[in-house]
Amino acid sequence: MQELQILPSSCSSFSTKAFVVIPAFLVRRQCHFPSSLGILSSSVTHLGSRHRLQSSWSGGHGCMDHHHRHLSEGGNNLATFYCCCSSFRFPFLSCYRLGKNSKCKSWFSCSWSRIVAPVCAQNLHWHDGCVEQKVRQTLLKQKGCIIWITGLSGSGKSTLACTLDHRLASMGHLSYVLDGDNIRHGLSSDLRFSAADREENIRRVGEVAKLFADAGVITLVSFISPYAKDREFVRSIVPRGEFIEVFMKVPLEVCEARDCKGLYKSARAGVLKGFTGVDDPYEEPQNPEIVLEATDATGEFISAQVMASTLITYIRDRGFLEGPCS
Ligand SMILES: Nc1ncnc2c1ncn2[C@@H]1O[C@H](COP(=O)(O)OS(=O)(=O)O)[C@@H](OP(=O)(O)O)[C@H]1O
Ligand SMILES: Nc1ncnc2c1ncn2[C@@H]1O[C@H](COP(=O)(O)OP(=O)(O)O)[C@@H](O)[C@H]1O
Repeated sequence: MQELQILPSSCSSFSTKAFVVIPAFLVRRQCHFPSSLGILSSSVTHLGSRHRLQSSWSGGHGCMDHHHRHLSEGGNNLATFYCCCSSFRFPFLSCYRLGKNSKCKSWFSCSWSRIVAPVCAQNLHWHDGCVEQKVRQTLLKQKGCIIWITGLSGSGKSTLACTLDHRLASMGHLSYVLDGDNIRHGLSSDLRFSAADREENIRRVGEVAKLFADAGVITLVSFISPYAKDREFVRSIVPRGEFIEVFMKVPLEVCEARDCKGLYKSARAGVLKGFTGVDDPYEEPQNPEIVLEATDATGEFISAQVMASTLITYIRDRGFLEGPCS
């Protein structure tokens, strides 16, 4: 473990380095790491110890605390990054207050949950919203969140999102549905169904959903979103607790029997390639907030209305259907 030099009490820039755990998919992508202290733009070039990450720091406010800045070194999945602070006014990442490997890792998980956006362009600066989020929440008498409904084609995602949307409207709450089929007619009309395109599709809708939720809308997202890492990416970019993953746990045979669009039939016939559940994977959520089974103990299908009630209870219990406490 090395110790960083103490910075002069005033300086316009400096560089330093630390070791952090970086998820593999962020390698070579520009990211913004926000903290309560500001936004760090950076990109990791490799995984493994002692790899370089160039970064620049902008935004934020507060006081620089330059005591206890240490480097931590570790084994696999630790990356080195170099940071340049563009203004002394901005304090540094909390990881610099952590010396031990274990704490460095815990810093990572904390930061990882706050990553806001991979960016390609340089010289970007984050602008905080003008109207405080609490003001919007007070106006709407609710708090925004993302209800992320994932499951196979035919599992009932769209039906549930639509039912919930109507129920919330009838209760006087503002919600909005982002549906896979619809988004692929516009925002994602350039994408197909390769793994890379699905990842990009989910990244886009995740970013859009995040904006809707920040605006105070109860955002109902209905996408197959077959890959766990893509769903986890979205979870990571929204505040803790505001991403509610709902797994439509409907067996493939049930979805296939429904086959209202004839897509399973085409996939089985080999006409439609790369169809989720047939010749493309669906990675079931391991820790979703809510699991919705297709049938009850008697084997009867559970209606979309009952499922919607489950979700309404969940978000009501967590305070999303009321404004902020003053
Ligand atoms: N190859 C392949 N695999 C899966 N789905 C396919 C495919 N081709 C077309 N479709 C239709 O596209 C809808 C899924 O779009 P999504 O944007 O939700 O997919 S993904 O999350 O990006 O995987 C999906 O809609 P739902 O049936 O409502 O799920 C299908 O109608
Ligand atoms: N809870 C449910 N019980 C029984 N059938 C359902 C249920 N939800 C949806 N369905 C039916 O399943 C089919 C697929 O539903 P849909 O919402 O389009 O699924 P997805 O959006 O996941 O592809 C439709 O015919 C719909 O009527």
